[in-house]
Amino acid sequence: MVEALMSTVLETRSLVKRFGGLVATNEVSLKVEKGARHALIGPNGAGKTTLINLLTGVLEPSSGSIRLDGVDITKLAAHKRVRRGIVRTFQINQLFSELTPLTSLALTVSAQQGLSARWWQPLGRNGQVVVECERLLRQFRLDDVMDQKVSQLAYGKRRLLEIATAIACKPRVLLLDEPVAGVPEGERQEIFDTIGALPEDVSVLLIEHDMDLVFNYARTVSVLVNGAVFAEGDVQSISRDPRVKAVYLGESGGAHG
Ligand SMILES: Nc1ncnc2c1ncn2[C@@H]1O[C@H](COP(=O)(O)OP(=O)(O)OP(=O)(O)O)[C@@H](O)[C@H]1O
Repeated sequence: MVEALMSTVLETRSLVKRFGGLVATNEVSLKVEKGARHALIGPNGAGKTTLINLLTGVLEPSSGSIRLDGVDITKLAAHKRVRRGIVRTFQINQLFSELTPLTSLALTVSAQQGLSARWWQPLGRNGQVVVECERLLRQFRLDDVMDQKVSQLAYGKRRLLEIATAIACKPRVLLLDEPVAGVPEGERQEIFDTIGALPEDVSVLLIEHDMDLVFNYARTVSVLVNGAVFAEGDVQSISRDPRVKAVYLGESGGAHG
């Protein structure tokens, strides 16, 4: 029992979020285990984004609680949650379009290493920052475009930079928000591969409509419908569950947004 408790990194208990009369999150109790590859799926409007906003502290729940390593963080400010290790992928519109992947990552890595006050110093000045940036650029296949402006990067590369930026924050729990949404077919494999190679000790909660990615990557799947957890289990049982097929997967394999 104690062991089971200790292996849970992030947990919600009876989490509720109401927008006026609408219950967007309905008594959600979810456990993200250490090293999880956990997918959150559900039809459009099921409440996935709302749940992520509750986990990251962008929204305050109407009731219920959120725990990180057993500590109640329900009232903790968003930036403090990032410092404690809950990081979501940065959205493309949060990347600086005039910067390059190298400078974007250097800023994040400098901040992470407590050097943001010296951001104006030449990038090469701090060896640790350089080494970490090189590692991230390689890991996320951005080394060949590291000097191009973000605004000129292929869409898939920008998505890789979002994930690299999140990893630069050294997350314990990474919330991956639709990493392949809008990415052209030919650029998807690179993202699948890099996500597949994320460090095992980072617990991942993946919100995704792309069932290829969900069923190839996730080990655990939670299905949200109308704000509530409708089904939960390992990837095999969820992919075969006739109720899940009926509400979400459908005959053609997806009610994708
Ligand atoms: N700020 C808000 N004010 C009022 N209603 C909201 C707000 N945010 C979300 N909702 C409503 O809450 C419900 C859940 O929305 P949410 O965006 O969380 O779903 P989702 O599963 O992320 O959908 P999608 O897959 O389309 O992104 C929807 O009915 C939505 O209209």
